Amino acid sequence: MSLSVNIKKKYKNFVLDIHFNSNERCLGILGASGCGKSLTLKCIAGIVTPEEGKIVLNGKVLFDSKLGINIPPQQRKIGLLFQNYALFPNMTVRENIGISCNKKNRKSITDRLLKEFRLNQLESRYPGQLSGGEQQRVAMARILAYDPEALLLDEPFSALDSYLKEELQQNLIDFLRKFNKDILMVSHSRGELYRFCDYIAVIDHGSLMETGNKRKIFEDPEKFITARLTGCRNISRAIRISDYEVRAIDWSVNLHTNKRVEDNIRYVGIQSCYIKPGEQHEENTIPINLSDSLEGPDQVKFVLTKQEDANYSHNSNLLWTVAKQEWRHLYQLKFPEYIQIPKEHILLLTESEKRKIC
Ligand SMILES: Nc1ncnc2c1ncn2[C@@H]1O[C@H](COP(=O)(O)OP(=O)(O)OP(=O)(O)O)[C@@H](O)[C@H]1O
Repeated sequence: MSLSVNIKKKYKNFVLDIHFNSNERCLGILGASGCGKSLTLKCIAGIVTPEEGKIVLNGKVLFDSKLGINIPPQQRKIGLLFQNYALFPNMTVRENIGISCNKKNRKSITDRLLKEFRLNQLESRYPGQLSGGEQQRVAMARILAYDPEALLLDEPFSALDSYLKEELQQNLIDFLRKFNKDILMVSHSRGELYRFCDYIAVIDHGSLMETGNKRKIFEDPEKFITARLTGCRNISRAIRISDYEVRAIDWSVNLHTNKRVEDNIRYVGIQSCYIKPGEQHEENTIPINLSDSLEGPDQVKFVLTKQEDANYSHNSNLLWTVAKQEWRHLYQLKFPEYIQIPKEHILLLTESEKRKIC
């Protein structure tokens, strides 16, 4: 998919001012609730008209405020899958799918999609008589019935309970691969986006923050907000000490780094799974007390406070995640007095706006 978006849309309390280009098969947009994800999709689909800007999909100009181009939604060849699937409640599964096809081919296309989405047995049912996963399959089949060039998926799994999610995610991935469509998907779930997409754009308060390959975005984010949205729980305010040393203010420790510390650094972060037990003499160690532990089926999460932390604050807490197996062998009997923050996993984060860690 070649997609170029450069648009502005203003509401009383919100401004979407976003620009990005993508040549990826599957692009994900990650952002917190209310940051403008759905609005971006609606502008691309043509349901919402931006005040200014340009949208080009696969070489075709869909919107250009300067040239007065605004292709109607039904001519954009875009399939938009809404969060709630938006099926017609008074139509059967067959009718819901068939409504998107032209009359001439309606029967043959609907028959094919009913079969491909394993909906044959359900074709006479109404949406209210279907499970969440079945509704999702009907919605996908309905979109594909009019052969769109690109699919826009808006939180496609938000209506499903977590038990079903994993299986349905895999099903949808398989279906989408089979149909070979370009996809733009938005979600506030980092796991979902990681599973589906190769490339991720992070947005916050209506603006693009960072884009990159999903591994880069998750393993080595550059911005505070990206680190937060990709699940980094340990973030401290920071100041540069030298080229390869930074002070983590909230953890009261100087950390040596592998990467060069730039002047614009504002925070340092460490993913909870990369923390290690440490020894006093090692570099990048912090003396800690165990304040709480949260045991899950495969992992244990330890909430750590710094020893003798006179300025005890919530921000100085660290979360350490350890695989259950490792915990049983190593820490169940004697908990370490120090943790180590490995150089190679330290995130050096910038932030354009002032943001409070909460
Ligand atoms: N028609 C509208 N009138 C006024 N404000 C709007 C309108 N549509 C959206 N907004 C505002 O734009 C902002 C972004 O909305 P959007 O639906 O894109 O959020 P989102 O990132 O998809 O959030 P969520 O994950 O909760 O669905 C929100 O603050 C919302 O209130």
